[in-house]
Parts: sequence; structure tokens; C-alpha cells
Amino acid sequence: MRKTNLRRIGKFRCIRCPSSSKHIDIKRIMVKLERFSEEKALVHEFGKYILEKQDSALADNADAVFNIAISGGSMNQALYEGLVSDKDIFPHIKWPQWRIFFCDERLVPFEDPQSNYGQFKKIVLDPLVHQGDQLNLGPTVYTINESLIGGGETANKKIAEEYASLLPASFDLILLGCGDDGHTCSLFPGVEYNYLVEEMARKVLWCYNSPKPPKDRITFTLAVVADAKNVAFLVKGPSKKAIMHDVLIVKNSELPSVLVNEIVGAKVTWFLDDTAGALIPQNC
Ligand SMILES: O=C1O[C@H](COP(=O)(O)O)[C@@H](O)[C@H](O)[C@H]1O
Repeated sequence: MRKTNLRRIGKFRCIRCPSSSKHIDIKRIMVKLERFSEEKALVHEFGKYILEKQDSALADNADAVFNIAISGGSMNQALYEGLVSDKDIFPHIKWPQWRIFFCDERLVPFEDPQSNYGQFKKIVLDPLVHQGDQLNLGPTVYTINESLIGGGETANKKIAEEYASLLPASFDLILLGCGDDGHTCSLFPGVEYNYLVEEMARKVLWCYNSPKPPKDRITFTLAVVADAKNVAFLVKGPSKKAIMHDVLIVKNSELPSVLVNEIVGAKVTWFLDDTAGALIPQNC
């Protein structure tokens, strides 16, 4: 098992000796951990963290843009609560300067409840445009090409290639979730998904065998995550407590979320509620 890890990690640049794949004592790389006993405090601090990253990307420059990539699932509700309905934070968000991308997307029409964009639009985008009884200017949102959905293998590859061509050179911030199997983006653990985690040349891939529905998706590769200026995970709920132990304490390198820690290191912050972090010692 260790050999597999070495091979896989050997493809990444070691942050301490970039020209060599020999020195891979990555278990010591530190990530930041923020823990909260109250849901409200968690989403507020998460919102504040995003605002901070927005401010450093824009630095009062009206022409600058904030390139952010978001995940699906539980992320949407946290974004709504932390950015849109939070009255302290909402007025400081410069939405028109935001360029929003999706870390992964399910290859279904946008009106399908499985669509990450569809859910983001419903939970975050539509409410923010009408927040505070006024019509607000929204961000620019980059979606996959919906017209290609249902076109089979060639079309699915094209969706991934087209989406990759839209991405900025690097992201100011990538917001990730972690599934109860340790997946992040649509990068899943297990040998049958090695084609996804081992890809470092292309930025976006078609995932053709997702173990969770729908089976066809696109996903950022680790190459995109590795180049981000900041990466934050948001993980909530008791169903995540075992995997959080595997990721943060055991540091099982077979898990894609652990690979993110290993390759991004100190630029990663984990936001956890107490139920997800129940097996993580308090002094961590
Ligand atoms: O399938 C997915 O799951 C992960 C985790 O979602 P969560 O609801 O457990 O937070 C998500 O980050 C990813 O974008 C999504 O497509």
C-alpha cells in the first residue's frame, strides 16, 4: 500500500525539494483546523474567511476579479447562511467582481435536483439577487455546456474540455466538501478511480463511473486544487465523524481529501462542527 502512495505522490512536486520525488515526508505537513460547537458560529466564521479572501484578491481594485470555485451538496446552504442571510457579511460582498466556478458537476440538466449549478442557483443565487428587498447585481457564474448533456462519451469529454478552457490560471479560493467515503470534488477513493486522482496534466476530467449517482460527472483534478491560493473544506454532521478521523488523524493517503492536504498543505483550512470532529482530540 505504501508503494502505491509513493508512486502516486511521486507525481506531485514535493514542496520541500521540488526537483525530486524522493523526499516525500508529507505526513508532517500542517493544515489549519477550525472547530465550532454552534452551527451559526461555524457558518459565520466560514463567511468571514471567504470575505477575507475576497478582500485580499480585490484589494480595493474595481477592475479586479475574485476567482472562486465551489462544491455542491451541503456547501450551498452554508454559502447561503454565511454570505447571503448574514447581515454583517452580505453588505461587504462585492458580488459583481466574483467569478464562480464549480469544482465538480453532475452531467444532468440544470433543473434536475442533482445539478450542482441548479441547486446553487436555487439556494444561493436567486435569494442573493433579491436580498434586502432590492435587486442586487450578482456574480458571473460559469456552468458546463448544458446543451451537450445526454450526448454520450464524446460529448461528455467535450463538456470537461470546454469547462477546463474557461478556468482561470489559478483560483483565489477553492471551497471543498468531503464525502463520508473521503471523496472531494468528484475524486473518489479506490483503484477504479485512480484515473481521476492521478491526472496532473488536464484540469477537468469526465468521471464516468461515480459510485454515487449520477454516474457521469465532471471534476477538477488535483492539479487545479494544487495551484489554488487558498483551499477550505467545510464538513458538518455526525455521519462525517469516522471519515474525519481517517482524514485528519490517520491521514490515509488513499483518500482524495488527504491528498489535498498533502499537496496544498498550509494553504488548507478545515471548518468542522463538533459532530463531524467528535473523534478528533481537542488539542489537535
Ligand atoms: O457528490 C458530492 O459530494 C461532495 C460532499 O458533499 P456533502 O453534501 O457531503 O458536503 C461535494 O463536495 C461534491 O461537490 C458533490 O458533488
